[in-house]
Amino acid sequence: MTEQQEKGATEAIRVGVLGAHGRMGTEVCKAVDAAPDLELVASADQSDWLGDVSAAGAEVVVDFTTPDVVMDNLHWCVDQGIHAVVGTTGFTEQRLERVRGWLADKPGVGVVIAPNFGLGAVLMMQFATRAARYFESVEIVEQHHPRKLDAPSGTATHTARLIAAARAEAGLGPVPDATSDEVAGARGADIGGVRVHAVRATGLVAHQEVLFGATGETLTIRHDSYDRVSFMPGVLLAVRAVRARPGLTLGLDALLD
Ligand SMILES: NC(=O)C1=CN([C@@H]2O[C@H](COP(=O)(O)OP(=O)(O)OC[C@H]3O[C@@H](n4cnc5c(N)ncnc54)[C@H](OP(=O)(O)O)[C@@H]3O)[C@@H](O)[C@H]2O)C=CC1
Ligand SMILES: O=C(O)C1=N[C@H](C(=O)O)C[C@H](O)C1
Repeated sequence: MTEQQEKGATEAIRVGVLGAHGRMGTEVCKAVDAAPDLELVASADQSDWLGDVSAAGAEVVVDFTTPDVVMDNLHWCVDQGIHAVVGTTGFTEQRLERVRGWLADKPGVGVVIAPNFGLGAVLMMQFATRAARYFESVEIVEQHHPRKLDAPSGTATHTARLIAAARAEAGLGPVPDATSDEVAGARGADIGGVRVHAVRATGLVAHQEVLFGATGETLTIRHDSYDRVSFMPGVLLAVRAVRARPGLTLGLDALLD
């Protein structure tokens, strides 16, 4: 049986990719193409018409585009009744509320939005959340390739929010810091009281360190993605799961468990 016949025999999930010519989109197209239970039916980039994606019969759309277009793409998918797996960054709490609003009008549609599809990165965030209550000091350093458009990264922003929530729940006060803010930016961005520093350098892909400090000790939790293939198992897991998960799923954690 050929691969095409095999895909037909098992009713492959029909997948469309938005941002298909980008760094992530290219990898996603390859990964979907190589998966026997998935069929790549549409791959669209900036100049393409979204109507071609629905005309091709996509059941699940994967979006790795840019923060300024992802909301329009996602609204269109939900409107069309197409499930969506979104890796694009830029999701504030206000944006997530809007997505929940669209989904309320389309009860059967599933959307998975994950700031990071790398298994190691998900674990890094979980471990950091667990450690947060025990250390008075915490700082996040994210490091990425210099063509990244946004800073701080979606992963760093999400990690900072998780840590801030864990600190609040544990009754921890502000992180101690007597440094003056004379040179703007020297102490990084402040996300929920957690300092986040963004490094950009050729040769990097996607890396993050969470540094915790208490009297006489530090704990560093670090994750490195050296290759974008590291995100593919998580993306494919979400593509396979999203049709059975109506509503909004935030992060990969729920799917792993
Ligand atoms: N969640 C995760 O695990 C990961 C998330 N990301 C995030 O994914 C996003 C994409 O990253 P990356 O692949 O590196 O970026 P790229 O810039 O390489 O890719 C983005 C692609 O989207 C295209 N595009 C722009 N507008 C549209 C549109 N309206 N419709 C369809 N395609 C469009 C761009 O085309 P053009 O170049 O012509 O503008 C480009 O090809 C970023 O937000 C990044 O932070 C990245 C890695 C992992
Ligand atoms: O742009 C990237 O490359 C990445 N973006 C995501 C983010 O902003 O967190 C995920 C990963 O860090 C790679």
